Amino acid sequence: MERFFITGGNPLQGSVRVSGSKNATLPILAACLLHGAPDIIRQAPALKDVETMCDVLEYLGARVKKEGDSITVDTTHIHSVEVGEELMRRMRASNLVLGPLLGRFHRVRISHPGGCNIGSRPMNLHLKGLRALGARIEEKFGYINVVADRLEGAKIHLDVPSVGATENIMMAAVLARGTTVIRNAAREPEIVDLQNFLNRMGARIKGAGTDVIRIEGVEHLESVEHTVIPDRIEAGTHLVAAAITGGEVTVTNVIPEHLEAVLAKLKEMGFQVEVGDDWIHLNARDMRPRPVDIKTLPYPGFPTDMQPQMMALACLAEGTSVITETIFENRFKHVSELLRMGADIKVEGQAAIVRGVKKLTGAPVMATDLRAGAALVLAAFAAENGSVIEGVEHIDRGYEKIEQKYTALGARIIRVSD
Ligand SMILES: CC(=O)N[C@H]1[C@@H](OP(=O)(O)OP(=O)(O)OC[C@H]2O[C@@H](n3ccc(=O)[nH]c3=O)[C@H](O)[C@@H]2O)O[C@H](CO)[C@@H](O)[C@@H]1O
Ligand SMILES: C=C(OP(=O)(O)O)C(=O)O
Repeated sequence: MERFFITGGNPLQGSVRVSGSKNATLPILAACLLHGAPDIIRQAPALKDVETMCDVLEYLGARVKKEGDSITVDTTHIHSVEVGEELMRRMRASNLVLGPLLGRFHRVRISHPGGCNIGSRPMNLHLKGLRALGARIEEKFGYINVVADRLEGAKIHLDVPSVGATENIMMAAVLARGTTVIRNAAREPEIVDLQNFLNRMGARIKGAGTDVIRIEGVEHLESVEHTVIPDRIEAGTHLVAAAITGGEVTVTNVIPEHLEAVLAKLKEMGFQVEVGDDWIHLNARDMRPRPVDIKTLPYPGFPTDMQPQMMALACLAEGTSVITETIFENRFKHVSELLRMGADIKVEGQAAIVRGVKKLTGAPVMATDLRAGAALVLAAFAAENGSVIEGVEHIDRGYEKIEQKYTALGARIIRVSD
């Protein structure tokens, strides 16, 4: 078991480079299954989740080779279309093999991913979309079996703009006959990156980034090389790290447009934010943040994946903030841990009422999920005294070289293994 020992109190300063996006890399790796040929994915982050997706691909028969931050995936010899419970439990996003395996082999069987620490996370919209394309689906003994004699383009309306459902349907529709139209599609930048990857392969997709995506089926896909977009959530987390410690940090390798909702809130809190073509600078010296109200929403709204980090920051604001979580019903698990560090937070249904305190104090705390863990790391950087954070394996799912990056900015963080 691993823990972080963090001694707070240092304002972070300097420059930090953001890695490739986890949530763009995962569907793109899965999309390699659509054809039997090698693809090269560049700027892939070295993360636990990316390793897990590579394990899934290898389990199915793909050959995966990592060199630096490039991953070559050769899907010529796929010998299984089934992903079992162990790989599914390790990472929910393993469900992204549904669309591509169905598209290429017309059948796929996965263990039901079930819920996770942040919510129940059903699969109904993924399955509704695949059914509309002509698949027959049976859910039995904890498995989802999907088969199709052939896939035909269809018009699909998503009840809510699910990222994963949009991606699975896009991938399944690429090789279907005719045209598929997804309405109320998710608009996240990672979906645009997936569209760009698939189109480079020879797919014919338009509209990603809007709520209507149109996919014209094709018969053949080519090998490609693709560089994934930078991770907007990692970038946002570093900006909050600067903000919460009263520091001054430049975050590089970012697409600032992807962070508009986050930057708007940081500016509302009074931080000086300067934006360049591919960098963002935040100055938090000699100030106490103003409180802020935040409501998580699908993109371009405020991202749920930044909610815990912003809550940690709001704990130190001069006044009361209201943070409303509308995407996942159980994404307030960091609250009890922040309370242990001296925060003043009350949860009422979907809302957390955060009364700002002057200081946080270090404590032993538990990361229950990825972004809850990130929030605790940030709170520990700002706190007086030392903190011990358990559950580091959750944090490793989404932050590459986290202790190296923060040590370089002046944080005192060490990883200790039992
Ligand atoms: C690997 C990846 O990209 N993960 C991201 C993706 O997760 P993921 O793709 O799982 O999230 P979704 O966009 O699907 O979930 C959004 C909402 O839709 C609901 N829903 C989803 C599918 C479905 O079939 N039925 C249904 O009701 C979910 O319960 C949730 O309330 O988007 C989330 C929302 O931005 C992010 O927090 C995750 O980091
Ligand atoms: C919720 C997240 O990821 P996943 O969908 O993989 O659980 C996240 O990245 O914050």
